[in-house]
Amino acid sequence: MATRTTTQTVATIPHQFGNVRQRQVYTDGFNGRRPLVPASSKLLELQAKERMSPDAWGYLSGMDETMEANIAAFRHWSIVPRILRNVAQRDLSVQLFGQTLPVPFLLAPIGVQKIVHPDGEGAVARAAAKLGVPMIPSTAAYITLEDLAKTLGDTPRWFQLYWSKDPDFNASLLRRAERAGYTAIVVTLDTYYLGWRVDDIQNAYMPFPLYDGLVNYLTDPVFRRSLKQPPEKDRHAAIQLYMEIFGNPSLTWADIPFLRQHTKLPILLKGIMHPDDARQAVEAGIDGIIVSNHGGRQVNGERAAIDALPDIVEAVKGQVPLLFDSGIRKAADAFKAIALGAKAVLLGRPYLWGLALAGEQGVEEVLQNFIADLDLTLALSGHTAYSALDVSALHKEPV
Ligand SMILES: Cc1cc2nc3c(=O)[nH]c(=O)nc-3n(C[C@H](O)[C@H](O)[C@H](O)COP(=O)(O)O)c2cc1C
Ligand SMILES: CC(C)CC(=O)C(=O)O
Repeated sequence: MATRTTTQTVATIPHQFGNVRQRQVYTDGFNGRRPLVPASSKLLELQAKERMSPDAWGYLSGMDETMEANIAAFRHWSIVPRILRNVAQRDLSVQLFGQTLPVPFLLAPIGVQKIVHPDGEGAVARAAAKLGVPMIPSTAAYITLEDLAKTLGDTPRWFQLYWSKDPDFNASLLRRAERAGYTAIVVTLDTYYLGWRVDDIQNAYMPFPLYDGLVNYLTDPVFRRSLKQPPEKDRHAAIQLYMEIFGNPSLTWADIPFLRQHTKLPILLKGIMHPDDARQAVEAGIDGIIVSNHGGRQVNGERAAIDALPDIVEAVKGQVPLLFDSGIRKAADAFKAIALGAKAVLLGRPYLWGLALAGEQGVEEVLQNFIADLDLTLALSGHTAYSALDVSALHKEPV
């Protein structure tokens, strides 16, 4: 079997990637066909909305105010290009936890992906593997973390943990992730409960008790032992148990050592928005922080995530790597987050829109477009490496 490393696909040609992509579009019309998905994120979103069921679309939505703030706040910063700096060779890679990621982004954990396309996470993992783009599968996936690991092959993968009320089950998930070759654990801490999601309430829609969306739970030996009957015999009881243990609102900083006791992998906390929490995470020995407001899905009126980033950069003082998500729609957004101090960003809804429109190929095209845009944005701003960007590449606009 041919071996494919992440570098063969993307990182060996980063200095050409954008131009290769553009040439394909302008001259070959993508090898004789038009793009499957729009390159414009606005159009992509609109077309995906038309394709999805109203229930799925409602579920993908979040709190209007926070979602809008996430997008609008990128305008608080603008890129100031430099000239005559020899940008002919460029490097999109970043180093994180001793690993080289070929591109400065990962696929954000997004649960229940089959609600937008029957191939769900499988299609996303295949597209990610084809391009070597790192993926963070969610605990709430339709495909087991082990099967997704197989699909991802040698593509970097981190596992997102929903920290449940059952410590033995949490420990079991961490063990399984280590065994399946995940190289970091992302612990999401802004979702003890689902937020007040008015579209879901209006649609009377709740996707995640869907039985097969609980596969990481249903296949887990600890979870199964807690049931009187196997889930195959009593689905209802399995769903009930899942609902009971899913979120753990009693967690405090005193619980953090539990994670360390149960995994040797780097641990990142996702959902940090306050500099004091960031400081506390560093004190608690956490390895990384993901600044995120969950894509504006949890608290309406919440601060825009990109506005929170500089305060957290200041608080953390480079002691641990910061990552960022919530509102990344195009390369310029990623560029700004990285220039402000994030090592890398997480791409969220846009890849799901690609999935909704054209399955695996739709995701692949969204990712290719994003990479090409990243490369060109870097070059045309007068820089050669995302890893070397700093805030001097930006201008703060008066608000
Ligand atoms: C439909 C949907 C499901 C999500 N599921 C998860 C999840 O299972 N775990 C998690 O940590 N975050 C989850 N998120 C949040 C994403 O990881 C990420 O923080 C968010 O999508 C970023 O915002 P953006 O998509 O607007 O850029 C989900 C987001 C969406 C839109
Ligand atoms: C399965 C859900 C808990 C996924 C999630 O994080 C979300 O809907 O925001």
